[in-house]
Amino acid sequence: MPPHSEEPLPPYPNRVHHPEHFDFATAREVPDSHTWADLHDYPTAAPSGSPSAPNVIDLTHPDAVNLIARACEEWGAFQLTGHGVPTGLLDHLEAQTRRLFQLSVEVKLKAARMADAVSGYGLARVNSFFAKFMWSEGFTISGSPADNARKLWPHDYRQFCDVVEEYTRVMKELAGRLLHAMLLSLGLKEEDIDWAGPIRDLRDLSTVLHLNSYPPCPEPDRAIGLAAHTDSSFFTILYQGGVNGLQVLGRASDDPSGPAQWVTVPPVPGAFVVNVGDLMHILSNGRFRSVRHRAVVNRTHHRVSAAFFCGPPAHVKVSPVTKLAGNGVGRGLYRAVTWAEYLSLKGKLFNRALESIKVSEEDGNNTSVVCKVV
Ligand SMILES: C=C1C[C@]23C[C@@]1(O)CC[C@H]2[C@@]12CCC[C@@](C)(C(=O)O1)[C@H]2[C@@H]3C(=O)O
Ligand SMILES: O=C(O)CCC(=O)C(=O)O
Ligand SMILES: [Fe+2]
Repeated sequence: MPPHSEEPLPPYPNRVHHPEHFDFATAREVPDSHTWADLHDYPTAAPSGSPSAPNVIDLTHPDAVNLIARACEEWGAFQLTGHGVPTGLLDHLEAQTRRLFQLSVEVKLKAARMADAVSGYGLARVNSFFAKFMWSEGFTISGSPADNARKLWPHDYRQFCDVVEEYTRVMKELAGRLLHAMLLSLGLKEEDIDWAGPIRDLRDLSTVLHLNSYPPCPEPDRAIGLAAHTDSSFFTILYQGGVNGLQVLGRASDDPSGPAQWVTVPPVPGAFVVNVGDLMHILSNGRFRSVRHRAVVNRTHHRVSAAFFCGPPAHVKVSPVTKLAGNGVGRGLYRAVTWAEYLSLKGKLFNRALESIKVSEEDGNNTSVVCKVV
């Protein structure tokens, strides 16, 4: 199946929207339906305190490959500059994202994500695993944005589509470069990278764009924008605009066996945050960690973000790279999966999905050069 066709990936179970009567704009307090009791599972590091946040890495830096390796091992995340994506395009995407979420709920629900679909408006899929609602809304775009955009703006959907299409084109290019850099940073050589053909096929990554909206919240300590999770992708390239909210679970660099803490990733103008996802965790045999992260809300600012999920082409199975399995661990720790298979598991098991594909020592050789075509 071509990587860009509509809905190549399976959906999670869907809870499409908040209770009918709930309206973020008029809420003066956080209702019980949105109150989270367990937000302090780990301490939250003071923004200026230890541990410091994931590094900012310039992709054009001569040592970028090594810097990426260290960041993916230590944090499973880094901030990226020198990526070449024009600031104007980021501004346009942010403006279109705000325009979308400012529509009334009635209009947005015209493009509601259907139970069997990936694309459309609704709650973050992870919501189906929790009893409480998150303080956010989302809009997912897999393939062409036109059908859903037409439902939102019947006479003026082109401006949204033009921006999203240009953003997707530019980000796919960047995703290919990033994947190449990550494979090199894992110590693989060009000739090890047998990616269903020559390395230029890396541009065929499957991608999904997911827009998040976190309205201002009257009691930010009682609500969560997006609950703690790891992404399923190889990696996610997140644009978080200028408003604080993203936190990653990390440990101080000078005390790697110390306690885990929620660490704020402060917005850096023009930078992306790159999060290692579960499929890269599998590919690297656990050397690059898929990072647990969450989004918190604030009292005054409407925060939006755009997460660009990058995974393998639909027909490719990801398994630990032989060369890396031999290195330290001694064997491949995970069985091979396609992105679609993995998303189905995540939709059933959520945070236990990665654990569920762990193989025991007796299970034999489950490694491949990089990825297998099935
Ligand atoms: C490709 C995808 C990754 C994602 C599920 C999805 O089909 C589209 C939305 C993605 C997202 C965004 C918010 C967090 C997340 C866990 C979720 O609930 O929906 C991720 C999913 C993921 O990475 O598994
Ligand atoms: O908005 C954010 O900072 C995080 C978004 C995110 O984690 C996601 O969309 O998967
Ligand atoms: Fe995420």
